[in-house]
Amino acid sequence: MSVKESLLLPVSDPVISSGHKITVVGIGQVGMACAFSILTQNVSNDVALVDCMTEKLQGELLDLQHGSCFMKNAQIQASTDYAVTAGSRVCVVTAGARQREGESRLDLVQRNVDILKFIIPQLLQYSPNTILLIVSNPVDILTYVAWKISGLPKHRVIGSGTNLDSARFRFLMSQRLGVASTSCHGWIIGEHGDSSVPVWSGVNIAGVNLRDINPNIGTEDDSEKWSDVHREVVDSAYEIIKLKGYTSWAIGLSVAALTSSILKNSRKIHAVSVNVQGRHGITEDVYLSLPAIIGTDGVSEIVNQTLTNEERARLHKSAGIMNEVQKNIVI
Ligand SMILES: NC(=O)c1ccc[n+]([C@@H]2O[C@H](COP(=O)([O-])OP(=O)(O)OC[C@H]3O[C@@H](n4cnc5c(N)ncnc54)[C@H](O)[C@@H]3O)[C@@H](O)[C@H]2O)c1
Ligand SMILES: O=C1N[C@](c2ccsc2)(c2cccc(Nc3ccc(F)cc3)n2)CC(O)=C1Sc1ccccc1Cl
Repeated sequence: MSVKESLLLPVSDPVISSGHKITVVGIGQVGMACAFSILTQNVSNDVALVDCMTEKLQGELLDLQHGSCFMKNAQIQASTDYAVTAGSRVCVVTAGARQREGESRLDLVQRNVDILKFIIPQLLQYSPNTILLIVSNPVDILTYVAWKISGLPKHRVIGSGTNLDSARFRFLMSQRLGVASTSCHGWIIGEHGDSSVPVWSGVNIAGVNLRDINPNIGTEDDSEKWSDVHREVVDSAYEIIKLKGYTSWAIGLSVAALTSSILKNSRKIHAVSVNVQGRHGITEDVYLSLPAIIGTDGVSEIVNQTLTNEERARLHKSAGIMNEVQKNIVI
């Protein structure tokens, strides 16, 4: 077996699509950060916004349109009617209900599942060949739910997953080393959020694995406490919530990067939530994040990382938890 065959596990056959329209459903803090990033980074100049709040939609539309001369004459539409989304190459879903005081995560999940049961069929009605990019939380569960509702092949339904987790990790690594975050390489995989898994064996600068320098990296025996970097990925999410009440800019920029890879068929590798059944010995039908090649038809290959027994065990634990949650929701 060649290096390529061993490293890159195929998911789908290559398909080239055309068009560059992107829909964003949910124009809250995250959705508007996604739309603004997509427009100002010239990922697309054809964007549709959908929400259930009519007046906010109109306000956001006017405010964005007034900047169109700074955004290559972007064509921006907004409506509560999903007809506005017709012909979208990518549909980004950030719509969701906020956790109520004392509400269990499972109750929140079911409320967000019910929201997807309303949204996804309408998106597919107007864009049957779209790629769904799910951002709403709990993102791994909701990506699975979106896949089941949509009827799309698994490689065309992607969750933002640990894309933000990995971006935060690379930033914190850059702060510790004094190296640009774009030159700091590290992959967070598995379940998005509190239970994500840092793959320490792959953390490197210019191909120099930090584990080769510090064999204890990420372990309790590490005198440099590199595990604090991953802990800070989680803690900083809560810190931002405490300071500003929500998070938006980093997730918006990460969604712009993902949609750019799809529209430009970049075949760049991103940590995203993908169907992991059959990967790393996982038997459950669940979505978790792994490094994946993203292009015009969504996920084309998944990188077959070498994981430690502990990293593999943490993936399996998350897969079991996802599966249990999925058993208790009504799709
Ligand atoms: N995956 C990640 O890394 C990540 C990071 C940050 C936030 N998030 C998640 O993104 C989601 C959005 O966060 P936010 O801060 O923008 O929330 P928000 O409450 O500000 O916005 C949610 C939007 O969804 C809309 N909405 C609700 N039900 C709808 C429906 N049926 N149809 C259309 N629109 C509907 C609301 O009107 C609102 O505008 C949350 O689930 C949040 O947890 C994920
Ligand atoms: O930066 C965030 N902000 C959120 C947020 C944004 C608006 S309200 C809450 C956040 C922040 C902190 C915790 C948390 N937990 C959560 C778990 C399941 C849910 F269904 C919803 C939220 N979510 C949503 C979210 O997913 C993130 S990334 C994040 C969160 C926790 C740990 C590590 C990371 Cl990288």
